[in-house]
Amino acid sequence: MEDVLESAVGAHFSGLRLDSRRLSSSSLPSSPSSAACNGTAADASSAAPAAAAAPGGLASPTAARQPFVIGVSGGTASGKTTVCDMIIQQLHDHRVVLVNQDSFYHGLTEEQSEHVGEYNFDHPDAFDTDRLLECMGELKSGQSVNIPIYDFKNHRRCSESFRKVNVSDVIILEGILVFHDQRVRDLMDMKIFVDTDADIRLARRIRRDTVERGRDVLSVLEQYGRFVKPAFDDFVLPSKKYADVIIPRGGDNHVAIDLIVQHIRTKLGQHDLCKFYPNVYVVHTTFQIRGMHTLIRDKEITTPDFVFYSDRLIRLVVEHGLGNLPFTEKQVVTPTGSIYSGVDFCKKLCGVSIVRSGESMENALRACCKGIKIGKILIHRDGDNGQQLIYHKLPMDIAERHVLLMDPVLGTGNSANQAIELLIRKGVPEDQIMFLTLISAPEGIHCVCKRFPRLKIVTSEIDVGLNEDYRVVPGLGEYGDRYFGTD
Ligand SMILES: Nc1ncnc2c1ncn2[C@@H]1O[C@H](COP(=O)(O)OP(=O)(O)O)[C@@H](O)[C@H]1O
Ligand SMILES: Nc1ccn([C@@H]2O[C@H](COP(=O)(O)O)[C@@H](O)[C@H]2O)c(=O)n1
Ligand SMILES: [Mg+2]
Repeated sequence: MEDVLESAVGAHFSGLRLDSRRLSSSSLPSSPSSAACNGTAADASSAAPAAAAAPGGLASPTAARQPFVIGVSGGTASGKTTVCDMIIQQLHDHRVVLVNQDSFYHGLTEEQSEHVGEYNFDHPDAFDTDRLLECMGELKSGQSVNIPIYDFKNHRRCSESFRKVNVSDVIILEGILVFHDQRVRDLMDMKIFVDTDADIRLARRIRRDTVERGRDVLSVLEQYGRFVKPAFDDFVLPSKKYADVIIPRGGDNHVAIDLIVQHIRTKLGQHDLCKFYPNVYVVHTTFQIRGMHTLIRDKEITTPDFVFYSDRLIRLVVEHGLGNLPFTEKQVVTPTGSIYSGVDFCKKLCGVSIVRSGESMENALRACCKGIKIGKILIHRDGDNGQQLIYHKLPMDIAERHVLLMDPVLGTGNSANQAIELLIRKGVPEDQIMFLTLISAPEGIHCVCKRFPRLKIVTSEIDVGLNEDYRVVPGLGEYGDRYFGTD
């Protein structure tokens, strides 16, 4: 158990990643929600955002969001590799792999090796760009790839060993000519050019090539004047115009690297649905959170462990929800006699759980909000379209409160909509209702948000979609049965 958690939290640097495939937080399926969501069928399908649907329109549990591809170019020894390593270090909450264009150098033939001083390693033809495109295509489509290993000392690819690169959230493709070929540029979501003074680059290149690449100073200078500098002027510099971001001074430019990392984080944290529904909040993911999801989704997990890790995740969802409630400003005097300018919690608050699985979220809410009132709503599910509200017990003054409505799984959205309708009938304003859930199907979010656009949804993960039986996939099965041990 701990191994799984451990493996999910470790840092994932180039070539050191674990072989796990991300199945959640994925692209949107065009949904069966039109059939599943009472009363909103036509609207639901017409407003579905651009979607990656499995054949037949049903969600495929293997459909995953495409990785974010960053291209990093710049002259030799400009600091490309250094900048990439810094970005990877700072993106420690995400799986990142580095692919070097150098890996795709054509190996020299015997004859070419004999006249290595004549060979232009800085010309676009020196690279096997078709192979690079093939590997990047496979990685982007979710397959792991074997990338060649290039030896700068004998100018050949290692024939036996490869570097296995697994599916990732972010792929960084780095090299002097990664912006040269349009097909390669078209793979990139973001292009960075590392711009470092030519004298500094030459000085660094002499040091690096003599220390790491088995060259002598004279050969480095000869190669630089004959091939490296002309190719920089002819191919590398002209490709700078394709860059979205230019980093002067490379790895010394911490401000630029921070900004780039912030941008990547924003892009990664944004599920496509959040762009359509600004009131949907997905808890910022970390490897801890993914590790816990990995555990509770595992069908082999024991009930106590399921409860333990579900509780941890629920607590995060509840805290996130509370963080989105209105607050008032408040000042207090600290024991040092100083003023602390802070905020006061929203006091008019209550929870409502959708029985039975929603009850699993009550403890977390009680632990966060001392003495909070919690109401209950029971909806009888008779097939997916014949739902009946059969019981409710709510605080008398619920209309004056902000309501945290709790159900760990948002599937079709039918139960949620019934419960929300009841709350609105009881006088709760729509914008004072927040739906807290652990995992959501895009169809459910769509169904609820279309009908109640001012309500907020807080979820820990958005899954791929619903299957033919209207169950969330990958999902976690019958939550209530697993949590209360009745499965
Ligand atoms: N900001 C820096 N200050 C000092 N040395 C640096 C800096 N950035 C890179 N280097 C060194 O310069 C050499 C080339 O850097 P590297 O990142 O490998 O460049 P590139 O990948 O663009 O060829 C390496 O030996 C590296 O350690
Ligand atoms: N066998 C080789 C292959 C390449 N080079 C030089 O490497 C440079 C690219 O790598 P950077 O890390 O500096 O971007 C390129 O300028 C080639 O001249 C080589 O010397 N020998
Ligand atoms: Mg490099």
